[in-house]
Amino acid sequence: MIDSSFTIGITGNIATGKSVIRHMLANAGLFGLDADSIANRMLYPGTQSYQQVLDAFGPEIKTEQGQISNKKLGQIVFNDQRALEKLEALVHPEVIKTIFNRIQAAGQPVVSIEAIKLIESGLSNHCDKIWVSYASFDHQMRRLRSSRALTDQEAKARINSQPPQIDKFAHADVIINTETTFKETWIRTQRALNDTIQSINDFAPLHINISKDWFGTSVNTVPATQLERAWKELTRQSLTDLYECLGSKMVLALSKNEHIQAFVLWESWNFSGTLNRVFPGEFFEAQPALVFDAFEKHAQFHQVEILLVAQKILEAGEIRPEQFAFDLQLPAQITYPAWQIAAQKAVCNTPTSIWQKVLAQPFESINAA
Ligand SMILES: CC(C)(COP(=O)(O)OP(=O)(O)OC[C@H]1O[C@@H](n2cnc3c(N)ncnc32)[C@H](O)[C@@H]1O)[C@@H](O)C(=O)NCCC(=O)NCCS
Ligand SMILES: Nc1ncnc2c1ncn2[C@@H]1O[C@H](COP(=O)(O)OP(=O)(O)OP(=O)(O)O)[C@@H](O)[C@H]1O
Repeated sequence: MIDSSFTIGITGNIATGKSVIRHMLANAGLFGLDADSIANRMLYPGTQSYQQVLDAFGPEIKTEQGQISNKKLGQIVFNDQRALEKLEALVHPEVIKTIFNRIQAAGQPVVSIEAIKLIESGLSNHCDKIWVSYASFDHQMRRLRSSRALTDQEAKARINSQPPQIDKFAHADVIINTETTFKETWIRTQRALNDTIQSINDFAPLHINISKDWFGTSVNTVPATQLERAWKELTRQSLTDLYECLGSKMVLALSKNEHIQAFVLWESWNFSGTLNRVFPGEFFEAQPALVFDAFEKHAQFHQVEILLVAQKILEAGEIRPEQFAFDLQLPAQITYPAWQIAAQKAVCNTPTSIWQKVLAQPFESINAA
């Protein structure tokens, strides 16, 4: 237990599917944290670890703007086990403290934490269940080559720098093989979740009241056949897309009269929320207030600090986010690094303005102050 939350710890080696499983649990209504994102925030100027890491690794890991360069630091620590251990010793205590604080703030009966070093950092001692993702070396290599654009040599070095996957199995309550389809990974994740929550009395599916008639729910609250039918009708996309989305995006079903009428898809990254698609497009045109409200409430549940909407998402151009308290800004003007990176990704790194709405100040900098 962390605070009074039943905690599922997700771990596994690189590219074995941890993040996909965390997203799938989030789409089943669970609040979840990614230790990697939190660790990254610990390196931003102003935090306690920032100065300690600079003292330990020297000013040559700084960028011209005075930030710690992940790339430079990564080149050092991923090629030197002792250096990685030194970095972890500085960062992990702060990461664990933040995870505890965030879980306490969320106040949810069941939560998940994804961490590559769940066991080694001691976090697993606070988890009620440990889930381990698995994919073979060949799958890891293929995934790193395609989605991370690493060379064979780089991918091999990353994989081989981690302990064998079998070491993690010894700690696992659940092992999820992710080598087949996204649908199969979804089914395995839901099955393991159902087994896990059977004993938890106060677990209730996510239900967001938006207005008198409308509510948002997590997609696992409707039977699979009904969900698949609604997806095909409303999105005109394939079922493969549905299950891939469930592993990479937040998918909120908007319902009225017990029927799904729309899907709001957004990307959750490092406590930012970027609106991705609304299906059907005409629904967004007709009911922008409802969509923005649902997006904000769902994002708040996940402790999102900034909402982002790129102009290209606004379909026919009739939707005016300023009416819903969004401001237009250039990504470069956003000063908090994680928010700026998310905004840059949302506009595909073009120097275009983006709509933003700040919901909360970064938790880590508040705690560091
Ligand atoms: C070295 C850093 C700065 C590199 O940052 P960068 O943004 O380039 O990479 P990112 O954090 O996204 O990690 C890339 C991949 O490396 C692997 N990785 C990250 N941290 C570790 C680690 N401590 N041990 C082994 N592998 C790791 C993961 O598979 C991850 O997907 C960063 O990874 C870091 O600070 N790591 C140490 C903190 C840590 O232990 N994080 C994990 C928390 S459980
Ligand atoms: N059936 C599947 N289930 C899960 N992932 C799959 C599946 N098929 C393909 N993949 C791909 O495998 C990759 C798994 O990546 P993911 O980011 O979840 O791994 P990870 O363990 O979190 O890696 P890292 O340690 O680098 O953060 C993704 O690129 C995903 O698209």
